[in-house]
Amino acid sequence: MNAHLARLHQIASQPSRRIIGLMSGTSLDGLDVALCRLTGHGPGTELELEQFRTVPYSDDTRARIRTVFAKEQVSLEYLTLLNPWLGSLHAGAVLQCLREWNIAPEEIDLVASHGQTIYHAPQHQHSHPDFQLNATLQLGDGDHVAVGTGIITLSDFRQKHVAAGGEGAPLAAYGDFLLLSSPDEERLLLNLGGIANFTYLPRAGGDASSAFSTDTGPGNTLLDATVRAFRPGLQYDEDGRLAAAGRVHQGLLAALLAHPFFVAPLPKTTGPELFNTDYLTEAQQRSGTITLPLDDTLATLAEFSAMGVARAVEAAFAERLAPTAIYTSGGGAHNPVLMAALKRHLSLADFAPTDTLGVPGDAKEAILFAVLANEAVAGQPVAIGAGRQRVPAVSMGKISFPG
Ligand SMILES: Nc1ncnc2c1ncn2[C@@H]1O[C@H](COP(=O)(O)OP(=O)(O)OP(=O)(O)O)[C@@H](O)[C@H]1O
Ligand SMILES: CC(=O)N[C@H]1[C@@H]2OC[C@@H](O2)[C@@H](O)[C@@H]1O[C@H](C)C(=O)O
Repeated sequence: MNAHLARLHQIASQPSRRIIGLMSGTSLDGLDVALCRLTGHGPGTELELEQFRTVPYSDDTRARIRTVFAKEQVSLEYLTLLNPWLGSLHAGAVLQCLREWNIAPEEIDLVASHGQTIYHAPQHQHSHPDFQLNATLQLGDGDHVAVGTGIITLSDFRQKHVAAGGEGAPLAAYGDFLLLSSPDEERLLLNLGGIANFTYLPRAGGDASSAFSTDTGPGNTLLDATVRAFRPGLQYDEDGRLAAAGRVHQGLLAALLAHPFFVAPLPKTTGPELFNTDYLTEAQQRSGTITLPLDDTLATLAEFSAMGVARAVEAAFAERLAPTAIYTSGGGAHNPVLMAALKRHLSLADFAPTDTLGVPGDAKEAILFAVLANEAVAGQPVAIGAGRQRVPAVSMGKISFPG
C-alpha cells in the first residue's frame, strides 16, 4: 500500500485528529490558521481550538489577488501563476505558525485548505446563458500546500457541493450543524464577513433536514470597498466611526435593495462579483446620490447589509417565529453601527457572539474546513437540509499527499 494512504488510514482510525484549518475570505485581510483537535466525528464531534492566528497578507499579496479577484476578464497567465504561488504562500504561513507554536509538522495529521475564492458564479448571478450551471473557483493549489508543509492536505472543498447540485456555498451549515446544534434552543448563526450569511440550526436531535445556510447579501464588502476608494490607506471603517457620524439616505437604500437577489428563494449565494463599487455607483446614479458624503454613504451601506440579513430571516421564517437566539461571528460583528442596525431590524432576537459557545468568531470559518476534512476522512457525508434544493448530503475536500 502507498505509505501516505496507510498514514491516512491510520489518521482516519484515530479517536481524535489534529487538523489545521485554513481560510482566506473575501476581505483579503490575511490567512486564518486554526489548529483544531477534533475528537470523534458526526454530530458528536468535539472541538478543542488549540491555536489560532491570522497571518496578515502583505500589500503585495493583496494586490496580486486583486489583479484577478471577482473580475470577469483577467490574464490567464496571471491566474495560472497565482494558483501555485498562493498554495506555496499558504504552506509557508502554516510552517511559520507551527514554528511560533513550537509544534513540528509531523505532529499534525491534516491540513484543510479552503484557498482563495477568486470568482463565484452561481447560475442566478453569472451572465453566460451557454452554461446552465453553478460554478466557483478557489486558488491555492492543495498539492503545493501538501508538499510545502509535508502534511496530507484536503483542499478545494466547494467543487463536490457544486457537483451534487449546490452553489458551492455557504458550507457553514455543515460545520455549524456538527459543532453547534443544541438540544435546548433553535439557533441562527450569523456570520458577518465580506458577504453575510446565516445558518439555521433546529434543536439537536430534531429534524436535521431543516438545517441550512444562506448568504444574505453584502456584509462588509461594500463598506470596505467604499472606505478604500475614498480614504486610500484605510482598509475598513474601524469601529464604524465614519458610519456613526452619517445618516441613512432612504433613496439610496431603496435603490440598493432593488435587486432580484433580495427576493430570490433561499438558500442562495452571492459575492463581490455582484456587490462591488459598480453596484453602488449604479444605485447612486438611480437615486441621485452620487455626491452623498462618505459618512452618509457608509451609514446607508451598513443599513443595507442589516436589511439584507433581516429580509432573508423574514423569508426563511415567513410562517412561524424566527429563532430568537442569534450568535454572531466574522469581522462585521466588531462594527457597532452594523450591529445596532441588525438589532433594530431583528428586535425580538437575543444576540451573542459565537465565542460564548466556545467557537471564537474570528476563527469560525477556518474551523469549519477542519471539521469538513475530519468528516471526509473519518465520517460520513453530512446529511442536512434534505428536501431543500442546493443543500446536498456530501463529504467534501480533495486529498493531496505530500510526496
Ligand atoms: N473593529 C472593526 N470595526 C469595523 N469593522 C471591522 C472591525 N474589525 C473587522 N471589521 C470588518 O470585518 C472585515 C473582516 O471580516 P472577516 O475576516 O470576517 O471577512 P472574511 O472572512 O474575509 O469574509 P468572508 O466571510 O466573506 O469570506 C474587515 O474588512 C472589516 O470590514
Ligand atoms: C464562494 C465563497 O467563497 N463564499 C464565501 C464568502 O464568504 C462568506 C460567504 O461568501 C460564504 O458563502 C462563503 O464562505 C463561507 C465560509 C461558507 O461557505 O460558509
